[in-house]
Amino acid sequence: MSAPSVNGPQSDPTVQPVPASVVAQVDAADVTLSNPQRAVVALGSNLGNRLETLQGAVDALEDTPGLRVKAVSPVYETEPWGVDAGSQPTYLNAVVVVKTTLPPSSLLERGQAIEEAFDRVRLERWGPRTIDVDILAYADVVQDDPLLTLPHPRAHQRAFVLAPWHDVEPEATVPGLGAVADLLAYVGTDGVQPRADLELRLPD
Ligand SMILES: Nc1ncnc2c1ncn2[C@@H]1O[C@H](COP(=O)(O)OP(=O)(O)OP(=O)(O)O)[C@@H](O)[C@H]1O
Ligand SMILES: Nc1nc2c(c(=O)[nH]1)N=C(CO)CN2
Repeated sequence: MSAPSVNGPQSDPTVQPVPASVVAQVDAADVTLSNPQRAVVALGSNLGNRLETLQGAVDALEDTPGLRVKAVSPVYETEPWGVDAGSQPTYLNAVVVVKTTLPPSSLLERGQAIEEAFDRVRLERWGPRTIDVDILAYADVVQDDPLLTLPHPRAHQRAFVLAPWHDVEPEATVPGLGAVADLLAYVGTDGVQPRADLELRLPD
């Protein structure tokens, strides 16, 4: 039997103190794990079989451990935003509400993995794409990190996300910016048409 440690485990010279920032991160992750958070995810596609790709992205989100898809919006056909009129095919856009135990950074990584799985290529800013997965909001988090800005820095200017978001959550607010309904009324719905003939399925 080994002799009991005189100074206790703290004195083991091979054990490094854990920085306070790491303790804070682990604590935050623990809180998230036992307390799923609501997040709102925007999907867009203007290349290939757009509807099939959007459905694939919804299914891939639902297949993510620690994530449940709670609501899927109607589908909209939308004029490309931020580029010259007629320079790209029109988009199909939709919004998905999820509950997740993933922290924001992991949700972003999952979205990017889904983009890669659907062969998204990045050639130019706001270029055409098979799929775009953007995080519009995560709980009430407001953060300025360029790797993940929350809420999405351009969500409040884009009818193609505000219209479907408003459909699934009429009372929603964009954290720090106001009601989705008010923002949508302000930007208007030019170039954003509901496609009642198309439907995304909420996974079983
Ligand atoms: N809320 C967010 N959702 C998704 N990506 C974000 C967010 N905030 C910052 N980013 C960062 O933006 C980078 C570029 O994203 P992406 O290529 O999807 O831009 P985009 O869709 O072309 O344009 P936009 O950001 O205007 O929608 C990503 O690598 C990601 O790190
Ligand atoms: N209509 C529409 N326009 C866009 C979209 C989009 O999803 N729909 N996504 C962009 C970059 O995220 C840039 N422009």
